[in-house]
Amino acid sequence: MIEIRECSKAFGALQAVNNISMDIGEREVFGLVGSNGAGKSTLLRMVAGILKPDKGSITVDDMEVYDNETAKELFFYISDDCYFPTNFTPADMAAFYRLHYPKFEIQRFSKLMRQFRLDEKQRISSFSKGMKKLLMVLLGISAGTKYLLCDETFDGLDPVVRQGVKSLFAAEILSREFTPVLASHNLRELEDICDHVGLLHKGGMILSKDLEDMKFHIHKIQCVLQDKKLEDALRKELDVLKIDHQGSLTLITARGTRTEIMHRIQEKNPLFCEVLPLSLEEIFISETEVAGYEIQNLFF
Ligand SMILES: Nc1ncnc2c1ncn2[C@@H]1O[C@H](COP(=O)(O)OP(=O)(O)OP(=O)(O)O)[C@@H](O)[C@H]1O
Repeated sequence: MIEIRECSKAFGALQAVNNISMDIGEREVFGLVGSNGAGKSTLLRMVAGILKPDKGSITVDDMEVYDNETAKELFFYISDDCYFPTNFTPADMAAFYRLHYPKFEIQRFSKLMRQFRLDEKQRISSFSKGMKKLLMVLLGISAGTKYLLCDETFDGLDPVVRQGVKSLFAAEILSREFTPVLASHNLRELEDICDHVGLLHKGGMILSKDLEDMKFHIHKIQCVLQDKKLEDALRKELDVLKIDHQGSLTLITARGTRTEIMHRIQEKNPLFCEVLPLSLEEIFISETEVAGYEIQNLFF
C-alpha cells in the first residue's frame, strides 16, 4: 500500500503539490486525474522516489521511498516523455530492463508483444506515439513489479488497445500483487479502466473515491411532479446535489441508493418517474460543485 501523508513540493515560489494526504490501496487500478499543471507528474515522481518531498512522507509497504533502493524496486515508472536510445528495438529495451528488474520475464514480454502485434525487432524510432506508449506498458508488466506508475500513458491509445490493456491489468491483479497508478488530464480516458479516482487541482487533492461506490451512491431521476411543493419537500427529504428542469420534467441528482431515492419520489405520486444513467463525468461535476469547485471546464 502507498501512503502519502501531508506531502508538499515546491519549485521556487511555485507550490506544485500542496499538503496532499491519500492512500493508494492494493490490487486496484488507481486513476490520478487533474488539469495541466495540477501536480500529477510531480506527485508520481515523488511516489517513484525520483523527487524528494519538501514536507511530509511517502511510504510504500511501510518503507520510506526516497533514497531507498529496496522500496524503489517495487515500482516501474513510465514517464510522460519516455526516452529510447537511438536505434534501440523493443528486444534491446527488454534486455536493458532485465538488468535492473530481477523478475523481468523475457518470454512473457515476447508473448505480449505478439499478442498486441508489435515487432520486437523493429526500431522504436519508427513506432507511432501510441505504439511507444503500449511498448512501455508491456515492458512495465513484464518487469513484474508490484506497482506500475503511468504518466499520461493511456491518453490517446486507441479503444482496441485500451480494452486489451484493461484486460491485461485485470488478469495481472487476479494472479499476483499488482497495482497500476494512471495519471491523466482527462477523466474520460480513465473512466473505463480505473477502480478508484483521485482528483488533483492546483496541487491539492479535491476528492479520492471508489468508482463503484460513487456510482452506487449517486443517482439521477427524471420525473413529472404534480406540484412545486412536492419538489420542495423532496429537497428536504433527499440529499440533493442538483435539481434541473426541462419543460415539465424535473431532473433530480441526489446522494443515496436507487431504492431509497425512488421510494421517496414514488411517495409523492409523480405522473412519471425513471432512473437515468449517470456518467462518471456527471458524478464528478456534481461532487465537485458541492465542494465549491467548478471543474467541468478544466479537463472534460
Ligand atoms: N522541474 C520543475 N521545475 C520547475 N517547475 C516545475 C518542475 N516540474 C513541474 N513544475 C511545475 O509544477 C507544476 C505542476 O507540474 P506537474 O508536471 O506536476 O503537473 P501535471 O499535473 O503533471 O501537468 P501536465 O498534465 O501538464 O503534465 C507546474 O506549474 C509546473 O510548471
